Amino acid sequence: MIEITGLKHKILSVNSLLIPEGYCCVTGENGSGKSTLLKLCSGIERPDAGKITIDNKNIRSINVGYVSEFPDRNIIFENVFNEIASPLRFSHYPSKEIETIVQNTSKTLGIANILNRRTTDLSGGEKTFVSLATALVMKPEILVLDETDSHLDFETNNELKNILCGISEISHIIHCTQDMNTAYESDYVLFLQKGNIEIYGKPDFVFEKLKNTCFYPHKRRLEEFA
Ligand SMILES: Nc1ncnc2c1ncn2[C@@H]1O[C@H](COP(=O)(O)OP(=O)(O)OP(=O)(O)O)[C@@H](O)[C@H]1O
Repeated sequence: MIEITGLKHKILSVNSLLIPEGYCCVTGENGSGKSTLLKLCSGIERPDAGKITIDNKNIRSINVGYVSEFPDRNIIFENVFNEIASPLRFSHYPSKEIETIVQNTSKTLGIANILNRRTTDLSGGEKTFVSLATALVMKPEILVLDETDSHLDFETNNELKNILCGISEISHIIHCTQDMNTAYESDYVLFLQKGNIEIYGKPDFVFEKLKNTCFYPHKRRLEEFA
């Protein structure tokens, strides 16, 4: 459970919020505080006031995976294998174990065929999946994705969505997205407005309240007409 109490930070103000285990999408207008919330949930920033715990633990004491919106900002190394292996090497894993984990994670994400490539030669979509693999190899307790899908084409975005919905070994996925079809398929949706949580709950509940807005998922509209 992610538990937020008395949170105040920049534009954000969250009195009390409980997010159970699962895949939670964060959405809302530009400037509503989504990235700010994600930076707090990943421990990148500390709140001015209040507290965030994950499964009763301080965010700074747990293993966090974070992928930003801009693939180039995530990648450090020149070779894909070395990039994905880097968190394991920094944590002094044995070489054989590193090889196995990198191979398995790459297979799951469909990028096993690019492990020998130079990271600078990758497409934006490939860089996104490499960044995701690098975030996943340490089996984080929380995976935080800040508009990771914003540069992906429809098909690749669907691939990402299927992967995220299929990840079972990570307790918490927090994904800021402007793709309402993705949010519609998540476990929980958090809709921010001017730094406040305007609507939060299961996708059906949240999107019913957003029916006459541009945030209504196309997929849900099609279902209504079917
Ligand atoms: N260091 C800061 N000092 C003051 N204001 C800030 C600071 N960082 C962010 N903000 C403001 O807080 C607001 C929320 O920013 P944030 O990046 O969290 O929004 P967002 O919902 O992620 O926006 P977008 O969808 O455009 O990426 C914005 O108005 C932003 O200018």
